[in-house]
Amino acid sequence: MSDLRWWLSIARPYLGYFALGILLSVVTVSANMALLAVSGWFLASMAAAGLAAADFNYFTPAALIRGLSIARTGGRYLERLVSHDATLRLLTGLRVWFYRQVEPLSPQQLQGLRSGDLLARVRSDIDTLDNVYLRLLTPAVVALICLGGAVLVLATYSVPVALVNLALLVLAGVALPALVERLGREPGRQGVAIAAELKASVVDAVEGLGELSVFGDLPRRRAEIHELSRRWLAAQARLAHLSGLSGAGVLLLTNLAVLVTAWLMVPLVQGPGLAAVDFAPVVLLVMGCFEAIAQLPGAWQALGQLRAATRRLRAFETLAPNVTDPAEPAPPPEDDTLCFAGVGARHTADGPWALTDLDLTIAPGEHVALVGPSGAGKSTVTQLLLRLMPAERGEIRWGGRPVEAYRSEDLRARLAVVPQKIYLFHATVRDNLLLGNPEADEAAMVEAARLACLHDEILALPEGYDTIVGEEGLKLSGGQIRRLGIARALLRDAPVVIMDEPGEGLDTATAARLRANLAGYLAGRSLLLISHHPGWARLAERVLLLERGRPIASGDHASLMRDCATYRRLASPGLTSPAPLAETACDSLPQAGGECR
Ligand SMILES: Nc1ncnc2c1ncn2[C@@H]1O[C@H](COP(=O)(O)OP(=O)(O)OP(=O)(O)O)[C@@H](O)[C@H]1O
Repeated sequence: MSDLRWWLSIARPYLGYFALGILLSVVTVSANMALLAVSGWFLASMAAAGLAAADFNYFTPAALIRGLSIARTGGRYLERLVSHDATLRLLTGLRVWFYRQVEPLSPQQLQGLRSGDLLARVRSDIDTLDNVYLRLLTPAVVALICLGGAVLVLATYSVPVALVNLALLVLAGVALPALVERLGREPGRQGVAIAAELKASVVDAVEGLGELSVFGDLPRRRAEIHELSRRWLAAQARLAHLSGLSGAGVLLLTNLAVLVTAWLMVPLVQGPGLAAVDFAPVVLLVMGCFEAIAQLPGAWQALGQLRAATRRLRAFETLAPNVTDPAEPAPPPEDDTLCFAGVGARHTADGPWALTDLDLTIAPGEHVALVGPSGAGKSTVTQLLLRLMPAERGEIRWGGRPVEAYRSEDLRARLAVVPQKIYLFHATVRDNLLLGNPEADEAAMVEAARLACLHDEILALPEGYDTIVGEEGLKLSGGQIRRLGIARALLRDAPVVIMDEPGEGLDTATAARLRANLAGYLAGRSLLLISHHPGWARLAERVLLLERGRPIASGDHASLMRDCATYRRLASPGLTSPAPLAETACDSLPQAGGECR
């Protein structure tokens, strides 16, 4: 019930449309039932008049029958029009609700969900909820109103006939579907869960097709997907079986109702109370009633699916965004001094610390490199600055204020980021570049590509800047993807630049050309360079060495090469320190300590 209430709260703006749709449905179903009854009465009366050679005014009932036929057809047409319109509006409402839940969540919070699962929630779960109106609410309300009316009409002929039919209608429309729903709950729940898993597995396998083929894991994956499909089909088959049984049960009860009604009516029409012509309309009205409940079993089944889909979607309500904007944000910073004071951060609430005791100040225009082995916590610093995760300990200040004082969007607008993993959209080179700055003109875009040493290679592509790069940049080399990511960031023209492993996948000559170009571009901008290779650290005036989430030394590249064995090892992997250089304990070296001023 609480699920239905939640659904109603989302559907509130469209309830007027739903009410109109239901009203039109009531008109259609009542017209259909009345048409059956009046036609029965009309035929019986005509036959009786013919047998008795009596006069009979057939104009009025004929007009009534025509009127009811028009009401049924017109009502059905208008009902479809209104309910489809209402359904599409509701779909919009549900999608907007879902995006509102997902949008503030950070990538970390969503990473527990596989992309296929997220897709399943956006598509099938929302579509299931979208069906609530057509498959659940409308049949239930229409049955309640129309059948209530029909039973009252039956009672005017015979109370026992009305009561017997009421009991049989409750059996066919409520008890039987409720039983079927109960029996179908488990396969229904399994069906929704397996369908989501199947979608996620297929998306996963298609995305990793290359790896699966190379490592020969394709047959195992295929078998897994096959098994999931088999289980999904088995769940569907069980549901179909139940639905078939329920259909048969309703049909059986319909025939029983007709038989019992006929059996009860025969003595009544032979007596003084009712005329013989009353027999046909009553029996036909009973048939009409059972026709009207035909959709109720489906409504009960929809109830089970609604529960499962609602639970999966509402799971997002409990995920509070890990970074929220203040109610009264400070204006965007004018000074780009960045300061980390005693910062500690974790990616999950109970996980290990990715960063501890980070003290670092970057003055506007200063270039600082974070160097450290894999897993040292370098990329975590970027995520903190991008406000994708909060600092659990210490404080991060930007322009003298804690970052929590600003809107995340305002801070991100001052950042150009080359992330460690560059995502390219299945779009043209131009579109992917302009993501950095959609307002940029052609000249600025070409200049950014030149600075990233990519312009000539783009021109060599079949359609130059208009070449589609393929999914995740499939048609480009790893080094080209990286430089496209760099060009995209340069195009942003932001005062603070973060580059995470900009040299990854580049040959020595290209990397040297790129470094030379970047040196010019970066003059006057702040730079936070992240690399586990000190070669790139030459771009920075100051280097901070991180190990296991802790800063262990700072200085310029040359002094660290001279004094810090850990740094030397990173600079020349595979080489042990030459004998004359002592294994200096790096954490005894000067560090960038202190508080934010
Ligand atoms: N999304 C995440 N969820 C949980 N733990 C994470 C997540 N991202 C990183 N970590 C953990 O946080 C620690 C620091 O990771 P981080 O990516 O900052 O290291 P890094 O120095 O950038 O490494 P690399 O050079 O390999 O990119 C690691 O122990 C890592 O396992």
